Amino acid sequence: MENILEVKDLNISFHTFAGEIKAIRGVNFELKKGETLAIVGESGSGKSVTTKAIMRLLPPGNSEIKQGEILFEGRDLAKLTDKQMQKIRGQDISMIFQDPMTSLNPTMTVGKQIMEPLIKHQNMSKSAARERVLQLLKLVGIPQPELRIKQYPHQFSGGMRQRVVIAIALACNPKILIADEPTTALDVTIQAQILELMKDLQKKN
Ligand SMILES: Nc1ncnc2c1ncn2[C@@H]1O[C@H](COP(=O)(O)OP(=O)(O)OP(=O)(O)O)[C@@H](O)[C@H]1O
Repeated sequence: MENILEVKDLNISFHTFAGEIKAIRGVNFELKKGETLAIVGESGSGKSVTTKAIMRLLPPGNSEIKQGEILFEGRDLAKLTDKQMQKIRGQDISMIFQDPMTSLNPTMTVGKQIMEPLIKHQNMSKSAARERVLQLLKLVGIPQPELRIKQYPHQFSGGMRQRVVIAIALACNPKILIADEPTTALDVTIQAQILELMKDLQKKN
């Protein structure tokens, strides 16, 4: 199977008042199409920094990729311009973070938030995007999508909110979905449901 992502000898530093922090030193891994890859390590070992580097979401002011390559379908993401990267983010590679409360915009309806990437990246009309949103809400197991689409994040439970975050991440059919501890903010039974959902979605998509 072909590699969709290859990280080669990645080295990342942060420049702080206390000097240079070498957060990542010589990270190597590859991901094949259809594969699930788990990155495991103790707190502070650099898991989040690695995944943020792939998405180019590290703080621009004080972080630096010192060495290495992040090859997505053979292209080095570390070398793309911000504009080129914006096209890849959300469309080819998307990411889910720990806390669904801070990932969602509290002032916007859930429907509008899932619609946004569809209108922005895929030039969908409003009505086509609405259809796709209903489909996505069903896919991630949210009942009564016609009602839910008009509601705000605070009207959802924690687990339901993370399902919405997953729906947004999947909206444009990304080739890679990065999840950085997607269940940490949820209680144990809901954690199991979300992991089960992700396994199921991976098989289907
Ligand atoms: N913006 C930053 N400025 C300076 N140092 C940073 C910054 N972000 C992360 N670091 C440092 O980089 C190292 C790796 O952090 P990272 O968040 O990737 O760890 P992690 O493996 O994801 O840990 P956890 O499991 O606790 O989330 C840590 O030493 C951290 O202090």
